[in-house]
Amino acid sequence: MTEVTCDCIGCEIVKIKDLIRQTVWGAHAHGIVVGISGGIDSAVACSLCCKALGPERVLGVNMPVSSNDPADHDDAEELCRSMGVELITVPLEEVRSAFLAAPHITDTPILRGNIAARLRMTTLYNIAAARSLLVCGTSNKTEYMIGYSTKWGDSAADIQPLLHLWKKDVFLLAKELGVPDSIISKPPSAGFWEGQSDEGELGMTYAELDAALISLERSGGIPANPIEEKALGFVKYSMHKRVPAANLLTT
Ligand SMILES: Nc1ncnc2c1ncn2[C@@H]1O[C@H](COP(=O)(O)OP(=O)(O)OC[C@H]2O[C@@H]([n+]3cccc(C(=O)O)c3)[C@H](O)[C@@H]2O)[C@@H](O)[C@H]1O
Ligand SMILES: Nc1ncnc2c1ncn2[C@@H]1O[C@H](COP(=O)(O)OP(=O)(O)OP(=O)(O)O)[C@@H](O)[C@H]1O
Ligand SMILES: [Mg+2]
Repeated sequence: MTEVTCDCIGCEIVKIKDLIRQTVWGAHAHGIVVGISGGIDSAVACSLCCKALGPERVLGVNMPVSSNDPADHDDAEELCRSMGVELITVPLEEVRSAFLAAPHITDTPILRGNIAARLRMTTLYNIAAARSLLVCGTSNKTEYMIGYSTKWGDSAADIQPLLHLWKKDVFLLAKELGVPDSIISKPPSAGFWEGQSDEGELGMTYAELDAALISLERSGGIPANPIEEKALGFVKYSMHKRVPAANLLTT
């Protein structure tokens, strides 16, 4: 392990690269596979994997469904081209439609999105098994703390190099790592439906959410204003996403 005591951005990058290298080495894996959406979290995760392992040991996978903006695919291609990473595209709309046609389904935009997220997870694990790779998660601390992810979908991975970072820190890293501006400047979106934005769905900006969560962490969970109250509600409601499934051994 590299000795790093400083919390500057350069040292942060060194620490994350160490984590990636050690995890891949410890697993006797050849490298890492990352779902590349065209958004900022996957761009930063992919860039850090490249810096840790070299681009030839990183595989990007874009997995579009009908609600995704085609510009996101272009951004995914541009990102991987600029980093020298192989990008493969696995369209998932057809297989998602098959799930939606199955009996006992209530078709809602959230369910459609969650099916897509779980199909992406399945696809990444299939590719990882075929090529001896580990699956890289892209979750950050902000979305982890409020449960803003699909349980066993995009939240499922072998390594989570960004999980300790607030969303604002992901933006700082993106700039430092040279992620293209088109990716940094677009509104974060899960792509569950056309025009969806995270901030629109959550009813607050990431700046507000980060500030609220940091304040709650410092105060031991005592909300000081309505935004913190709302954020605390998200944290409490999503507890089940941060703990193992209920079982008799832990009750
Ligand atoms: N108390 C509890 N104890 C144990 N399990 C509990 C539970 N409450 C619900 N559950 C289980 O959890 C399920 C609900 O969780 P889940 O299936 O995840 O679904 P849910 O949390 O309803 O929806 C996912 C949310 O995450 C957002 N998201 C997803 C993926 C990516 C991104 C992004 O930013 O890119 C955002 C999405 O926009 C949506 O708001 C329930 O159907 C139930 O099975
Ligand atoms: N169309 C897609 N193709 C490949 N991977 C995807 C796709 N959509 C989502 N993912 C995966 O799911 C992860 C979670 O999505 P999320 O929207 O939170 O992150 P992001 O798109 O990378 O960043 P943001 O939307 O915040 O700019 C992505 O980082 C990516 O790994
Ligand atoms: Mg996104």
